[in-house]
Amino acid sequence: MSRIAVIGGGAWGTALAALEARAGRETVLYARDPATVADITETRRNRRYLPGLDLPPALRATSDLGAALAGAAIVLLVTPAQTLREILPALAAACPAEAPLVLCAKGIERGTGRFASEIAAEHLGGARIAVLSGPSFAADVAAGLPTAVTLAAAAPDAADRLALALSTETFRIYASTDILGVEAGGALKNVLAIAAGIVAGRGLGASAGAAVVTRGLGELRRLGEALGARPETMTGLSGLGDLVLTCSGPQSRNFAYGLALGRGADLAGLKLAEGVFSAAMAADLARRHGIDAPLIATVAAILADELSVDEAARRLLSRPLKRESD
Ligand SMILES: NC(=O)C1=CN([C@@H]2O[C@H](COP(=O)(O)OP(=O)(O)OC[C@H]3O[C@@H](n4cnc5c(N)ncnc54)[C@H](O)[C@@H]3O)[C@@H](O)[C@H]2O)C=CC1
Ligand SMILES: O=C(CO)COP(=O)(O)O
Repeated sequence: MSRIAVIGGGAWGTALAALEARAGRETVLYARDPATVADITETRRNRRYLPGLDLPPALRATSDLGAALAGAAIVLLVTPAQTLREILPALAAACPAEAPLVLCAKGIERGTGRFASEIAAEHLGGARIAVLSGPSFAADVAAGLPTAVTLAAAAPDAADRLALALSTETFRIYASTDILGVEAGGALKNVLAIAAGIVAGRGLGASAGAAVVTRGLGELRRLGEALGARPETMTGLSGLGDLVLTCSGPQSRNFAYGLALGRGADLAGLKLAEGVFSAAMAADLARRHGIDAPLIATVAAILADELSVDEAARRLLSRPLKRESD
């Protein structure tokens, strides 16, 4: 039987590991924190990162990276985007030579503006790299609720094989070869979800929320395509699909972050919101590619404390009128 190694014991890693173990696939979850491993092993729960959800008895957890990777046929890397450069050297050294690496983080590296596949390619051959993204809250997936996502790899056969190997009765994976498109959608929607949360938190109304999603899709599409993404990817599950989900309410941590910002509430103690780390890089990529992305630029400016929420709204509304297609 082929073993799946899931690297990262947070909400998403635990949900994916639980899903695969429940589908009868031998699965081992690596969590850096021994307390998380002890919790999973002793209580069949991950109370810190995925509270309230029972994990299958067959799921094994370890804080030994080498042991998790030994004999793995497929490796899922599920730590946050900003940790990839730190974890990849050790992972590449211990990863079985033929095992594909499926990147599951949604973000852009601070400082370099790189996506996960670009960082991973510095350590592993590009042929082994795949990305998984799309509308999928960890709690939904762990609870066995129906979910559809996209998995991209450079070779169509590799993408098809991985989609088949990881899909379950409730988790439906569509194969793609547009790695950068899938990554761009996942990273940019997080920034736009912060904008949607700000709108809700400031009480600007459901109409403004719909405008953010729609004009945000335009930014996601224009910037994604400028980076090399295919148009259909940007309007697929990992683009439009995940934008809609993440802008839909406070179950999204990025939306919840924006909500707190819009309310002027305390931001300390909020859960991981990848868009906070990606916003400045997304704005920078847009500038460098000559793409008009006012929402992304505004989120970046608010997060950098360069602009208040009220001033941001005033400036967005007072821009010169334009054609909808521009
Ligand atoms: N939670 C969700 O619903 C979904 C999350 N994602 C993406 O998955 C990625 C991970 O998110 P979550 O698991 O939700 O975050 P989380 O905050 O729940 O967990 C992050 C985990 O990474 C671990 N970690 C951090 N640095 C590490 C390092 N250097 N080495 C090993 N482990 C390290 C932490 O200990 C923690 O277990 C993010 O990029 C997120 O955008 C994608 C789809 C759904
Ligand atoms: O990526 C996600 C759903 O597809 C999770 O979004 P948040 O990180 O905003 O909770």
